[in-house]
Amino acid sequence: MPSFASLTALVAAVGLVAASPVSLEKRKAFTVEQVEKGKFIRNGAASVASTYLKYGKAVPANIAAAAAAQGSVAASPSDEYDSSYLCPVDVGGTTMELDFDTGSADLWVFSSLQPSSQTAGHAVYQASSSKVKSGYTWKISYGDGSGAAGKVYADKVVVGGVTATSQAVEAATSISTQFQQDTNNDGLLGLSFSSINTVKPKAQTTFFDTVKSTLAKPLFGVDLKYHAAGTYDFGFIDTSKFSGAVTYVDVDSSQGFWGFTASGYIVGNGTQSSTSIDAIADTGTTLLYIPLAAVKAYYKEVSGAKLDSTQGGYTFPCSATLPDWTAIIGGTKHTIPGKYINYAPISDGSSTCFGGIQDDSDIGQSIFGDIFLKSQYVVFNGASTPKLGFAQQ
Ligand SMILES: O=C(c1ccc(-c2ccco2)nc1O)N(Cc1ccccn1)C1CC1
Repeated sequence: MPSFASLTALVAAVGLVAASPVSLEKRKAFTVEQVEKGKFIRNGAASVASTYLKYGKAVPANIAAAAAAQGSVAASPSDEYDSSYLCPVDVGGTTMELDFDTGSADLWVFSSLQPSSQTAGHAVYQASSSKVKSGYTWKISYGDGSGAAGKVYADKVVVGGVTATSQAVEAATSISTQFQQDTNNDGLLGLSFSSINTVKPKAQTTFFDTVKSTLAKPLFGVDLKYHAAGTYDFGFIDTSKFSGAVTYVDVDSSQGFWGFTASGYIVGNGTQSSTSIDAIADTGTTLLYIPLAAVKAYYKEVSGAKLDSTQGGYTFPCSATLPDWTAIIGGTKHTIPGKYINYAPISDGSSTCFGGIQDDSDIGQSIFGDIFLKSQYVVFNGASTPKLGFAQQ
């Protein structure tokens, strides 16, 4: 039987309300609620909700709502070709249309720090000195040669009702011409791993990593669509958005990306090619970039297709019939309908179209961008061992 002193110390140690010694003496036993290591409750509402449940009581709606956050936001094509998808985000009280990018880790926005010539037609984040993270800067360059740089603020960011009360908001002071010309896009919201966030002197967390612990489940579901608005679901999987099972595969996050391996592919109704394709799932990349051998095998089945160095990739007559393309992931088939692989005319009004499947040789890795992702419901599971899940839409 522990001594009175040790019991008192134990009570103090676990932070229970210290009963007066007499009452402690009277209480023959008391409960110290234990939670599994690493599963401690991270928010008050969740704690209160668990107590209601513990005593078999219904959890009031307001408490349940606050306990485990979840929410959805629309992802709308930026143009008629699905070049990118934009989502409305409340950044410090201003609604901004952001490109959610699982291939990068910075949340950066057009801002009042830029010359007004660069921000015409855009929503602009009002950078206020009271919110600045003094001495912090950021600078990012993307694979297509675009880039941006600026200063860092801490502000409230709300996505589909899920709130990050103090999110690193990277306000642009300068942006590349590609971003200046894209008048639909007010910035990027990175959803890769925070390890590649570019803020100095101290890397910041992505929106997802900032809110993860408050979410019902540490994941987000991505439902991009062909020539239509889809959604990003935070904290839950919306099973109404896909048919069949979700196939999960391991993630290699060593480069900061959602890396995975496909074990092969099928062109149309042909035979399966069993070859490992190391790729990343990147919502911020428009096209599907795969090894040259697989690209050649695909366009061999498309009449009039050719590698056009002037255009920088494979093109074909816009009237061509395109075969489906199937990736084997986790032993199951995940198919892009052929029509999704016609990206866009090479120029407005042209009858020559640019292929949605292109060569990854200059990139150094395969990239499963929107051309593939829009055929699936994709689960980005950020648990301690991350996973990627794919389900045919
Ligand atoms: O655009 C990027 C990209 C994204 C983030 C970063 C970065 C640097 C530092 C932190 O993040 N660097 C990139 O380059 N792609 C797609 C890509 C790469 C090359 C050619 C075409 N597309 C990254 C996901 C692979």
